[in-house]
Amino acid sequence: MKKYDIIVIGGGSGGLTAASGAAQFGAKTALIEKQNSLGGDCLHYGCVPSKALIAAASELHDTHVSAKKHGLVIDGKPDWQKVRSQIQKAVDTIQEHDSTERFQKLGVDVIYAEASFEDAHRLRLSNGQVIKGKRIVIATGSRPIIPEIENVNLVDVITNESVFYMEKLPENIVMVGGGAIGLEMAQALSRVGASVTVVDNAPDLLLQEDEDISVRASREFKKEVTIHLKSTVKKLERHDDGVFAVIEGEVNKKVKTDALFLAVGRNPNIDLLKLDNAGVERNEKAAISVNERMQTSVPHIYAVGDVNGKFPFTHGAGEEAKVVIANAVFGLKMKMDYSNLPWAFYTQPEIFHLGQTEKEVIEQSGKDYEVIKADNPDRMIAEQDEVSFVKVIIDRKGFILGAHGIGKNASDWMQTLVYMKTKGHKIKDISEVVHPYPARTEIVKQLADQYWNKKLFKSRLTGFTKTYIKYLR
Ligand SMILES: Cc1cc2nc3c(=O)[nH]c(=O)nc-3n(C[C@H](O)[C@H](O)[C@H](O)COP(=O)(O)OP(=O)(O)OC[C@H]3O[C@@H](n4cnc5c(N)ncnc54)[C@H](O)[C@@H]3O)c2cc1C
Ligand SMILES: NC(=O)c1ccc[n+]([C@@H]2O[C@H](COP(=O)([O-])OP(=O)(O)OC[C@H]3O[C@@H](n4cnc5c(N)ncnc54)[C@H](O)[C@@H]3O)[C@@H](O)[C@H]2O)c1
Repeated sequence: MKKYDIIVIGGGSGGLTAASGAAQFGAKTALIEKQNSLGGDCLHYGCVPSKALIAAASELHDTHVSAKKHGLVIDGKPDWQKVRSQIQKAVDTIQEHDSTERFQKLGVDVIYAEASFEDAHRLRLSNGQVIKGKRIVIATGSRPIIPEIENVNLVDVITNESVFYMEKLPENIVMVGGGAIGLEMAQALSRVGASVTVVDNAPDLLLQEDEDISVRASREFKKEVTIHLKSTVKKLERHDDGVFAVIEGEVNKKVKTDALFLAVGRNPNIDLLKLDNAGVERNEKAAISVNERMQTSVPHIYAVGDVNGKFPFTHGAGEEAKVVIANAVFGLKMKMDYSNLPWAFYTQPEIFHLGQTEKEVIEQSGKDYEVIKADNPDRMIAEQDEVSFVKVIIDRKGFILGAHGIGKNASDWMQTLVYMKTKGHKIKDISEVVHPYPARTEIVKQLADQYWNKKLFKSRLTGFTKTYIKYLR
């Protein structure tokens, strides 16, 4: 039986970081992946193909909008096969970075097989092998939840696993779920030529965002996509003129559809692992329970990424894997800190989120905080962008508690605030940094200037300077 210092199950965002880090620090490492290539959801069914589709969709949308503005009429629909090849090209290029050979060169034993626990140290692989690990990292990701919908098979059922590889773009799509996947994909698919209706059972979109952002975002999305809230799709019905999705809830109607896109959340991939053989516990959401050191209920078994359900983003999985390397390879007691991890949704406008929302601040710290908001700096005005907006919530001393932004490329220009929060800077510090006029990041500086000016002109210093100027000869 082969023995390893570390065995990593799952070759996606979390597993690749854990395996490459462990091997480079000298641990004898095996990486087990059940598909026939590395990269996981992010590369094959998530971040990469979705951003490639969004890029194609945005180019098409912007072309249409500017042509119309200048009196040019563009007719016809985009060629889905061409859009698809742009997506495939992006995946193939990044796949080279995640190649088997690259990880082998780093010293990782890459094994393509499905893994399950024989006991707390031994794994049985679908190729018949049994291997033993001193430490084991579970990084098996998640998959889409499939809700019960009567007669669902009357149309094509799409999830994030099939959408990027569809032969044909359906004419009418009903999207069940208007969360991160639902909104990014609904807008992109409608921009490449489908007619999309989003149905979500929540009272509002983007409930996890600060209200100032979600209100603005909802307003923008509703301009492009039909959205029905507090409702769900109960069943499909075949009529003479096609198949209809029966929507029930606050909205009760039937919408003609050729495909149902299911995006109602994720289930952790634990079913194949036989966790009970190792004694690894799950929480009420069926995700693997972990402590701050990313240890499961069995201390030498760790879990990172979507499978623990804590922060289901690629960079979250990567950060958790770094904590595991420190603890499992070096025997440290490092804790995972989520407070400086941002996320962004790549809709147009983009949505950016860091730290607490104003509602969360009130719930946790009462009224002892300040809000600064900024919109409409010169660059946005020049580009007729009326949406871009930033809101920062600070404590009494000026330290950032939360930062929320919306606008074109917000994921880029809001990043300054992540640096500041992570490094413990006060909001005024950015006033001292020169930004080239009129860069988009100026909106962040404008916000800091606003705060600083208010502090300055309210202070006793202003009284002194007034007196000084009065007597100045
Ligand atoms: C449409 C979409 C868009 C997204 N966009 C973004 C984005 O823009 N930015 C962002 O940060 N996040 C994004 N995400 C989220 C991101 O993809 C995930 O958070 C990330 O992939 C999680 O990484 P992971 O390592 O936990 O799991 P994965 O990357 O899914 O890797 C898990 C791997 O484990 C393998 N596996 C499972 N079970 C076994 C087993 N028993 N034996 C062996 N191997 C097994 C799987 O085959 C898979 O390769 C997106 C997700 C989706 C669905
Ligand atoms: N840009 C990014 O980083 C990005 C993009 C896409 C996905 N992701 C990740 O993927 C995860 C999963 O995304 P998701 O969109 O599947 O989940 P989600 O939790 O973001 O959204 C699910 C939505 O479905 C709705 N819903 C649930 N059950 C329903 C039902 N029966 N009928 C109608 N609506 C229902 C919910 O109200 C919610 O709005 C996200 O949490 C995020 O971490 C990230």
